[in-house]
Amino acid sequence: MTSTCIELNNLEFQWPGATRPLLSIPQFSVQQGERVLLRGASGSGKSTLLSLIAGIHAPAKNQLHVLGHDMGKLSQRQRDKLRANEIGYIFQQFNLLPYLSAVANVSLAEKFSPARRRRVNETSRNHNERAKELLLQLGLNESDLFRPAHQLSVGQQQRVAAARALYGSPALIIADEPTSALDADHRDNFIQVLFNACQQYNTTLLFVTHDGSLAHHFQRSIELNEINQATSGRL
Ligand SMILES: Nc1ncnc2c1ncn2[C@@H]1O[C@H](COP(=O)(O)OP(=O)(O)OP(=O)(O)O)[C@@H](O)[C@H]1O
Repeated sequence: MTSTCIELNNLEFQWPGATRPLLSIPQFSVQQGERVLLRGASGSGKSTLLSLIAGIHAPAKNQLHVLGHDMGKLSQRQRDKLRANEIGYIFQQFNLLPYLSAVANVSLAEKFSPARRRRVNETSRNHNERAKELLLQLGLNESDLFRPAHQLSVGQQQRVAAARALYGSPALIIADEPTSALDADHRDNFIQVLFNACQQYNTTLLFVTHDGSLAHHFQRSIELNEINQATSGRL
C-alpha cells in the first residue's frame, strides 16, 4: 500500500517585505518511497519550498502536509522534532564537522533524535556498527571510516553527508543540490548509491537541482515553474 509523503494544496508563500508571492502551487504530491527530481532556475524558489517541507519555515494551515502532519498547525518546536526524527537533509556544502571522523559525523544524527536512536537500536548491535555499515554501503573505503572529515575528498565527504541523512531510517530525504561539487562520473555514481539505499528502506527522496541532465535517473522530474503559478506568468 502506498501512502502520501508530501502533499501541497493551494500552497501560497510570500517572504516578509516581498511585493508578491514567491510560491503559489495548486497541487503537488509525492508518494512514500518515490524518488523525485525538482528542477528550477536560480532564484525560482527551490530552497524556499524545501525549507517549508522541512519545517524550517511555516506555511498557512491546510496547505502542506508532510507525513500526515499539517505543517501549518505544528509549532516551531513540533516541526523541529518532526525534522530531526523523520527528515534527512543533504546540504550542498555537506555541513560536516571537520575534526570528527566519518563514523562520528554519521552517528551524530541520533544526538538530536530519540526516534532515530531507537530505530538504530532495533536493527544494529551498536551505533558505530550502523554508521560503518551505511558508509561502506555508500562506497567509503574501510580505511577512511575513522579519518577526520576534513581529510576526505569532496566525493567522500558527500557520501558521509548522505550516510548521515540516512542514519536512523528517516522517512524522507531532502537533497539540495548535493552533486554540484562532483564531476560527472562521481555524480552518477553518487546518485546510484543514494537510490539503492533509499530503495532498501522505502525512503522518499526529493532531490533538488538546476541541472536538467540528471532527470533520466529519476522516476519523476518536475520543473518548479510548471507547478508554481507565481512564476509561470499565470498570476
Ligand atoms: N530568508 C529570506 N528572506 C527573504 N527573501 C528570501 C529569503 N530566502 C530566499 N528569499 C528570496 O526568495 C527568492 C527565491 O530564493 P530561493 O533561495 O528559494 O531560490 P532557489 O531556487 O533555491 O535559488 P538557487 O538555485 O540560486 O539556490 C529569491 O528572490 C530570494 O531572494
